[in-house]
Amino acid sequence: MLLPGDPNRSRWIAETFLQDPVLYTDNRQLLGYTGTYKGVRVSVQTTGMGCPSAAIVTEEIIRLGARYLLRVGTLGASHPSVRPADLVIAQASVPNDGTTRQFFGGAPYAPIASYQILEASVQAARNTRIKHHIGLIMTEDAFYASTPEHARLWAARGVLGFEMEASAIFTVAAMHGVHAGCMAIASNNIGDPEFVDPAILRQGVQSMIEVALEAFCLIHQEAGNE
Ligand SMILES: O=P(O)(O)O[C@H]1O[C@H](CO)[C@@H](O)[C@H]1O
Ligand SMILES: O=c1cc[nH]c(=O)[nH]1
Repeated sequence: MLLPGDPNRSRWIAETFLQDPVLYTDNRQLLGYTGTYKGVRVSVQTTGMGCPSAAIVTEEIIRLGARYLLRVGTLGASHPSVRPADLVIAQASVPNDGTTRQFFGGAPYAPIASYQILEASVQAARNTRIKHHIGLIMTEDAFYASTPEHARLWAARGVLGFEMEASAIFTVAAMHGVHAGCMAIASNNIGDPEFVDPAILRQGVQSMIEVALEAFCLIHQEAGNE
C-alpha cells in the first residue's frame, strides 16, 4: 500500500498508474484507492499531514489487513547533498514528534524502515536509474518552526531531510509486526520559503511513484518465490 500525505497525490497516482482504480474511502478526504499495477494488487491511502493523522490511518489499514506500507511523500532537504526534486529513501527517522513520544513515554526508540521494503526500494531505484540518496531523515510536527540553523545542526548528524509522518508509520508498523518504508522527494530546503518549480517537483514525484510501484512488484515476486 502506498501512503501519500496529500489526497490529490493519491488521486493522481490511482488515475495515472493503476488499472481499474476504485475509490474505497473518502472519509475526512483521506482518499483511498485500490487497483492493480502490472497485475499486482496495489492500494493508495492518504495519511493526511502529521503523525497524529498518519498513526490513526496506519493503525486502521493494518487492522484491515495491510502488510506492506510505503510512504511516498515530500520533504525539506536539510543536507547539502540533497538538491530540490532529489529522491530520498529513508533507512530510519529521528522521532522529533509528539505521537511517538506518547507511545514510548519518552523512552529512547529508533523508528526504522523494514529491511525488505528498503532493499526493494533501493533495487527499484537502481533498476529505473533514478538518482537517489539513502539514509536518515527526521520527522517533526511544526513545519514552520524549522530554520536553516536547525537544518545544519541535524545535517551534521547525518539527517538528509525533514518530513512529518515517517516515524509514526514506522513505529505503528513495528508494533504490529508489519513492513513499512518511506521515500520522499525534496520539495524545498528547510527554512527556505522558495519551493522547487512545480513542473520539476511533479517530475520528481512521478519518478518516485515509478520507483515505489516497481518496489512493490519486486516484493510481490519475492513473496511468490518463498
Ligand atoms: O507531501 P506529503 O506526503 O504530505 O509530506 C510532506 O508535506 C506536508 C507538509 O507540507 C507534510 O505532510 C510533510 O510530511
Ligand atoms: O515537512 C516538510 C515537508 C516538506 N518541506 C518541509 O520543509 N518540511
